[in-house]
Amino acid sequence: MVSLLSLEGIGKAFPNGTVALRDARLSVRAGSVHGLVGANGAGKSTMIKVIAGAHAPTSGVVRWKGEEVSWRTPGAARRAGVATIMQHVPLAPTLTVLENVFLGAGGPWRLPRARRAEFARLLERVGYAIDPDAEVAGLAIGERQMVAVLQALATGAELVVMDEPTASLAEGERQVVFDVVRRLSAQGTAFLYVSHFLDEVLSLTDRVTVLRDGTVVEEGETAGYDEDRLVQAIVGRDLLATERRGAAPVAPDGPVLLSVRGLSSPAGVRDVSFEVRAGEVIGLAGLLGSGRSELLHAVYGSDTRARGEVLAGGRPVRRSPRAAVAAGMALVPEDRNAQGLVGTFPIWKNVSLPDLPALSSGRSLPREPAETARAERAIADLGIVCPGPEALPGELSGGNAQKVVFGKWLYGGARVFLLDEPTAGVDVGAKADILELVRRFAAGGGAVLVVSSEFEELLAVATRVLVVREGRVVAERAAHETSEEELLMLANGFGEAGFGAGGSGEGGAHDAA
Ligand SMILES: Nc1ncnc2c1ncn2[C@@H]1O[C@H](COP(=O)(O)OP(=O)(O)OP(=O)(O)O)[C@@H](O)[C@H]1O
Repeated sequence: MVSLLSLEGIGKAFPNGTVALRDARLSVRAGSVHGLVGANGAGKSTMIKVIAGAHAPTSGVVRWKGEEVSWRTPGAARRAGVATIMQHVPLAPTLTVLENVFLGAGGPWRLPRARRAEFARLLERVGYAIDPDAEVAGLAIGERQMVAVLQALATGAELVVMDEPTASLAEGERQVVFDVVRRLSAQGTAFLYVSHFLDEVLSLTDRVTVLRDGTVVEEGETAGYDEDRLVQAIVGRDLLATERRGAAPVAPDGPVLLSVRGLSSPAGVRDVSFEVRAGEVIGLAGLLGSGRSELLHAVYGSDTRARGEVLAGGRPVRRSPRAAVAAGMALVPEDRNAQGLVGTFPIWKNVSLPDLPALSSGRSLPREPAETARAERAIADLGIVCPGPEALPGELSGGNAQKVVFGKWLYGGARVFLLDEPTAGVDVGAKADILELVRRFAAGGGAVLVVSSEFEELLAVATRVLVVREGRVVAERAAHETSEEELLMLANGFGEAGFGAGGSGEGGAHDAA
């Protein structure tokens, strides 16, 4: 059977000497859903960029329907029938859904009436509804993802490449993406599906390719894999289920390190009160738009409009990030691309950025050896794949850049950690490492407040979970006494009264100070 797309002996070396792909192969059949998995830095994005015409391979052959091709631009790949949906969907925010979908499509769709008719046909094909005249800026992330899918289809794509399409989506939105992939593949569109969510890869794909250190280590029918085998292929060793999930820790009775009293903000936080003790990890469970990230920013003081009290170690903290840092708090934001790293600084400088005073002796300039040592520790602890502390963020894979941001805060003097989606975009091995570091940080006397869309992860790392809905804490559970299902129900607004009254044994919905 001729493959729709095949890569043979593909190599890719970057100017800095990094070899991202060596002798890599891939074969995607027409109408199939093909999974591509691998650890952070394994070469997935590089492979996608070669397919999309964004990177020229250093060696090897790309074939499209059996013919050798050399797409030198993304436009060339698109015209041939390959549409690539990258993680940070580059839609035009000020244009409408309709305008975005036909952006660059040309042909008969230049005429408004033909466009609307075609748009209706596309919606029917994917089984989805969206207002064509809505401005893209006002859409939720999941809806934008769908606009990108429609855009791909409007170009007549026979192969749609999706790079972590569900990374920032809530459960319901994920289902929409899965449904569309299933439906379109049944109609003959092929997909190359890249994800760190192995359950998605297992349930959605027909075949799977595993990349490790730039080489394909396995390729086969997905049906022949289970999660353990896939994890082993990805990380190259057995990663025990307990390592991945951890044992649910028990609530400690250390001193209160963080108190939040009556916190509200126009950003969507409403009268929230709770306390975090030394040794505790508190999970904030909520759906996208529930106000969970806004709550972290209100606690940290980066949302200056917030009202209410935040106390660190019993002392009130002024409402500013600077005051929060001085009080021993650190926030690792979700949007690490925008807020995380300085592109022109090497890793070592980025890692020590928040904490320069501690690393400098007296008034002299920061001492480089101490900084380099810290970066080397971060690289080792977090398994950051890079040439060394001198590497620039732009030379790292997405997941490894995330780990650098995490490392930035981990080795400072913070006692209270506010983490927003700490493992988004990182691979299974690194996820286990990061969760273990969070547990260790708490065991060492720190306090942690963590937001994650993956409730399983919250249960693995948290002592208690607060369920956030419409800006309020609507329920509280001891982690070992609840389940993903219950948290999902509570986050969706079901059973608040029924569960809240006596389910956890800790009583009531709030842990008011
Ligand atoms: N522009 C670049 N210059 C130098 N090295 C690069 C560049 N882009 C990527 N690399 C390196 O190539 C290797 C593969 O990176 P790639 O982004 O393909 O990994 P990935 O599998 O997509 O990882 P992730 O899961 O973290 O997104 C990494 O070692 C990375 O540091």
